Amino acid sequence: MGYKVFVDGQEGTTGLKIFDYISKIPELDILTIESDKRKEPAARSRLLNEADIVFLCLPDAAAKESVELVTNTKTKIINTSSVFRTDPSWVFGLPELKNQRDAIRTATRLSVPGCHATGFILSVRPLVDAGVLPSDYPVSCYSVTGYSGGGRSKIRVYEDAEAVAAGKLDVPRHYALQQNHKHLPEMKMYAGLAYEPIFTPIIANYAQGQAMSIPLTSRYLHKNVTAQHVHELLSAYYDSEPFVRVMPYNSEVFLDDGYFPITACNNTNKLEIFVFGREDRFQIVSRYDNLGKGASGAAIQNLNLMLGFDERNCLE
Ligand SMILES: NC(=O)C1=CN([C@@H]2O[C@H](COP(=O)(O)OP(=O)(O)OC[C@H]3O[C@@H](n4cnc5c(N)ncnc54)[C@H](OP(=O)(O)O)[C@@H]3O)[C@@H](O)[C@H]2O)C=CC1
Ligand SMILES: CC(=O)N[C@@H](CCC(=O)OP(=O)(O)O)C(=O)O
Repeated sequence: MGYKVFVDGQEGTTGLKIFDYISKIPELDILTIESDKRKEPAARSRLLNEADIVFLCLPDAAAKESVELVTNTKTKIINTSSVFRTDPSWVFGLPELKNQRDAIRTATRLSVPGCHATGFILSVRPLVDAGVLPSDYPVSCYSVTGYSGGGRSKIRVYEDAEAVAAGKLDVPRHYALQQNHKHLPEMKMYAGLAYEPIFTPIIANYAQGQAMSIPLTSRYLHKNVTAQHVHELLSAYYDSEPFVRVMPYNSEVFLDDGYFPITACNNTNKLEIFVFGREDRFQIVSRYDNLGKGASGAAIQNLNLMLGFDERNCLE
């Protein structure tokens, strides 16, 4: 008998991708819901309570509702929405954080990190832990993302024939300029910072792939630590990780005629970290697929840990 799995939100962007992954895992029995019943609480409740594991691939309000619909103690929840990420009774599904794997293996309620937050936390947390980045450093960062990060509604807008013909969406667009992006609380909490960073997300006219950049200056780091030292520290921290790789320092080889190729990790669960710049002022840039390590791939990595499978199962 396999594990029963239900994807609530199976027709959405994250849900479809998770569905593709789990279809390849023979130990799982996938429960499905009829398309016209997929928003009906009664039909969802039956499947949510029948399943051993559920993935919530829903907007925040619907995810909250699903959690309330689970009334048994058996069903484990992997939630891709942002509602419970900083709730202490939920485990944060970022296995690369020190000691996090043990918590994930035994989790019954798990939140998958936000896509922007993933690159940010993985870049910053090792520096805070090592006492190199003061927790009150005034961190700022920017992230360039493809439009699939905004789910079906953004995909619809960006692929709308009239909008495409009008050329309105050709250019990159900053958003959350009021410093109100919903990932800020999890970025602060899991990076170990005293304050939320100043964060500028930028959406551009391509489907998927993301890069988070964090500029730093040695002058305000402890012991005036330089770019090369930061690179060494990150390399050591992620040395044995299957999905996070720190790329050679300041290498032109990874640039495409001087430009950064954002989409090179697409359709993988990889996250690559680069340090570019000068010794005294530099930036940490992480590259990944918003639908891979930024959402669905990360959800599967957590599933593997929760079920005692090899963490890389169906992700390589
Ligand atoms: N896309 C990404 O890169 C990432 C997404 N996430 C998060 O994952 C979650 C899902 O996002 P995403 O897949 O992009 O969003 P989508 O909008 O693509 O998919 C959401 C799905 O949920 C369905 N849905 C909406 N309301 C209900 C309801 N009450 N009951 C059942 N189903 C419902 C929608 O149906 P319909 O379209 O018909 O309304 C849709 O199929 C969100 O919380 C998002 O923030 C997290 C990280 C990255
Ligand atoms: C392009 C785009 O709009 N991206 C989304 C982030 C996607 C994500 O990580 O989703 P959560 O909603 O689960 O946090 C945004 O910036 O709000």
